Amino acid sequence: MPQLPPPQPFDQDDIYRTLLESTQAIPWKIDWASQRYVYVGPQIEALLGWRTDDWGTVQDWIDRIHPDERDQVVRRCVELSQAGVDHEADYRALTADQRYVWVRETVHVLRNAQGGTEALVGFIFDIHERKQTEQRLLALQRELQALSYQDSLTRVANRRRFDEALEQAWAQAQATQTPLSLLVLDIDFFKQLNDCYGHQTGDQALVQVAQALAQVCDKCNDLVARYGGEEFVVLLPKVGLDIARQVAERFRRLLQEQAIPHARSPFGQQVTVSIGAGSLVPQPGQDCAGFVHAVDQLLYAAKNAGRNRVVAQAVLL
Ligand SMILES: Nc1nc2c(ncn2[C@@H]2O[C@H](COP(=O)(O)OP(=O)(O)OP(=O)(O)O)[C@@H](O)[C@H]2O)c(=O)[nH]1
Repeated sequence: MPQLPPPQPFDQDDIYRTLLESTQAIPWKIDWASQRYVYVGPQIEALLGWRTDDWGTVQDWIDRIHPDERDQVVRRCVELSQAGVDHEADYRALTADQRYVWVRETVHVLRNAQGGTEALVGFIFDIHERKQTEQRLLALQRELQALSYQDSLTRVANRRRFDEALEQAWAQAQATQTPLSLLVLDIDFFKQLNDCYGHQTGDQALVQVAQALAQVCDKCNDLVARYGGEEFVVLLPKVGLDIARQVAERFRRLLQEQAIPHARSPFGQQVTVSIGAGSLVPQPGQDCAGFVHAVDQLLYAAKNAGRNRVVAQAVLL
């Protein structure tokens, strides 16, 4: 039977070093008193391009953190290290060829016999792909949220966005006892416009009306929304009846200037709107659904009075 070779004496340090330097995580050690790197795993070169001897002092680490997160990361790491608390930090690290790569550092604090911080040891992980995926997902999420609040045809806010904005504005106006105004408007004889020119031209007219409305209501607090079909609403927080009426009339004039063709309209063969404009200071116990209903009634009053006009009134609930 062949003899097995006698077991070789092994150096434990060698084993640990081999293990440490063959992992994806990049180990390092900093002496706290001198603030110098006493060890950096050679894998650092593959990740960041810097050689191990490019890591002299803690300042090298600081200088290679992206300026956007540098102060915050350094302050937090120093505080926690001083307090002897293990921690981790994500940041973009500068590469030798001047790019930035997302990394995660996990830091373990080694203490001396007196309990003071003696050294820091830790690992650097490459989290670049994961971070980029996270950021893409976040951007996508924001985009989806914006889309879920937008009317897909006219690009103004949709009914859902309006309902939320109304709730907020209502609560604010109720709490501060400030006025709130609402315009509800509807294109006149829109059915005939569709019948005469076709649905696509009808759609185009809706887009033009929405754009004109957005142009008139350009204050940051105003909200233009498509309420449904050919009906739009404009929410005007902190606006009283006089201003609401002026906004409505300004919009009617702008639409007149734009002269969107409507051969079957008796009003100069162009698109016109009827507008209900209501205003109130919400009182305790009143609710916003009643307000919308009341302003909708003003719109119908404008329709019944002959169309192409504004009916503005203080709303009593
Ligand atoms: N092109 C187009 N038409 C729409 C859209 N939504 C609703 N409509 C049309 O809008 C028309 C609304 O007609 P009505 O409610 O009778 O109102 P109107 O013809 O404007 O009459 P008045 O409001 O009384 O002046 C209907 O023919 C709907 O088909 C849309 O997104 N695109």
